[in-house]
Amino acid sequence: MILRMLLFKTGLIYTVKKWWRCIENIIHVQQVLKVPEFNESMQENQLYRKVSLYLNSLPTLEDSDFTNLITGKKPNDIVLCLDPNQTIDDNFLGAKVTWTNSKNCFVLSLRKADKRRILRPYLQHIHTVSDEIEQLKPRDLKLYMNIKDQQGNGRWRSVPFTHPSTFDTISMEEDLKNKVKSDLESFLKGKQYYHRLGRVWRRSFLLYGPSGTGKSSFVAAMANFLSYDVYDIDVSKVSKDSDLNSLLLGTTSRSIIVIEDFDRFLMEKPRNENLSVIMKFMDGILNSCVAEERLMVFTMNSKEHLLIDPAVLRPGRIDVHIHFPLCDFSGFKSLASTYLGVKDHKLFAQVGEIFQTGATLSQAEIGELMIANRNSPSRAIKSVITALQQTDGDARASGKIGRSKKFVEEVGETGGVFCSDTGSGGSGGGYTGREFRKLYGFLRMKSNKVSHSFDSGSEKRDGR
Ligand SMILES: Nc1ncnc2c1ncn2[C@@H]1O[C@H](COP(=O)(O)OP(=O)(O)OP(=O)(O)O)[C@@H](O)[C@H]1O
Ligand SMILES: [Mg+2]
Repeated sequence: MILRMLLFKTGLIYTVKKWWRCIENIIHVQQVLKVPEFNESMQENQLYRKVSLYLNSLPTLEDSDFTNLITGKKPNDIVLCLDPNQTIDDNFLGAKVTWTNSKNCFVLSLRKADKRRILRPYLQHIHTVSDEIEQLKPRDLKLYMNIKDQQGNGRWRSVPFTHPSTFDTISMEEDLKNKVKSDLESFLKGKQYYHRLGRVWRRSFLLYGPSGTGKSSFVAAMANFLSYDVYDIDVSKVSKDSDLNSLLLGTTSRSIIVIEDFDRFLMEKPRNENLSVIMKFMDGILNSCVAEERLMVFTMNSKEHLLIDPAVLRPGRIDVHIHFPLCDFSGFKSLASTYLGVKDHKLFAQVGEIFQTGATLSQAEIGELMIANRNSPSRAIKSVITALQQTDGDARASGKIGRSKKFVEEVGETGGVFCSDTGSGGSGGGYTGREFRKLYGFLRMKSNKVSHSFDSGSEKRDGR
């Protein structure tokens, strides 16, 4: 008893335990197994993440002589976390195992005599426990971006995904928003259904529309809604097919794979190559991800040039098409409510009338004017009116632009959202994509002038 007290008080117990472990290692033949953080192609090893979750939840971590304390997700949260080089014990089916947190890997050590009996069920146990932990705790979402390593091969680099966009903050037709939400919810529950059809459990979306209408914000809202990680593929950094394949194989389930500005990728290729390149690329994405529970999202400003061959966007390649139009009066009201906290205002009638004439701006442009004048709703609305008036004249002079086209979604798959196209043209409205782009570019130039006059110090739109 006195000896034990002495050992504890003096901290010698730590040294004794270490010696005892060494003696045990000498007496019993040990098997050592490593769980590296990255696999041979430098992709994240998912088992490493699971082991980390599991070990950090072990009660023995609390009882260990030393460990790390770090802040958790909430500001007041403090969580225990294995120190580099720390060793902890675990018991499973009566066998003792030890884990050491080594550099970029966890090292599992167990008696050879126990290996055959416990190793498989033990690893299965780790899977189950870590999955349970993941289900219980709000996931820390990650944003992965592809980079080129020193050898020129693509690999993922991740940062915490903290984009605050949600479906509530996006101004969009309520009906469509609800349809997309229920589409995503039924996707989440759809594993059995997809399997019964003999299909891979995944779904692909095309978000198309002018710049600043909320496509990227929508992807972030989808990720937050589903609690999915985001893999953002920068196609300019993908040099060869094998690169793309290994990147895609390195994605995890419960994730959204996003290819932004897909039309730009298309435009950069020589014209006759477009179709085959794009189809190969899309099929690569769709087929390589045999592992399931993934969404694929393509964004683009216009799908006009893809209409050359409808096969590119056929159901199966793209399941859901969502058009993001420029702002209309109801979009304006919803922005006024979120940005200015104003549900009604005496100037609304005037704004409504201007929208009636065909004037329009992107949600990003209206949002910027509102943010710049957020202390005075009247001034904010007046600034939007002035900006709209400037575009109004141009639009009427061109005679092309009609009221901003409604959000449209089209779908070609069982159980999806159904077509509610309200417009005449494939790329949205009674004007061609090129005319629209030209006009829109002009509108943006105009409105940039306007926004500068109100908010000279404002940041560049969304970092672009
Ligand atoms: N529908 C919308 N509802 C609310 N805010 C919006 C909407 N559209 C754009 N915004 C605001 O404008 C900014 C830019 O939007 P976003 O980046 O999502 O546009 P985008 O359609 O992806 O543009 P681009 O085609 O240039 O990539 C965002 O910060 C967002 O807050
Ligand atoms: Mg975008």
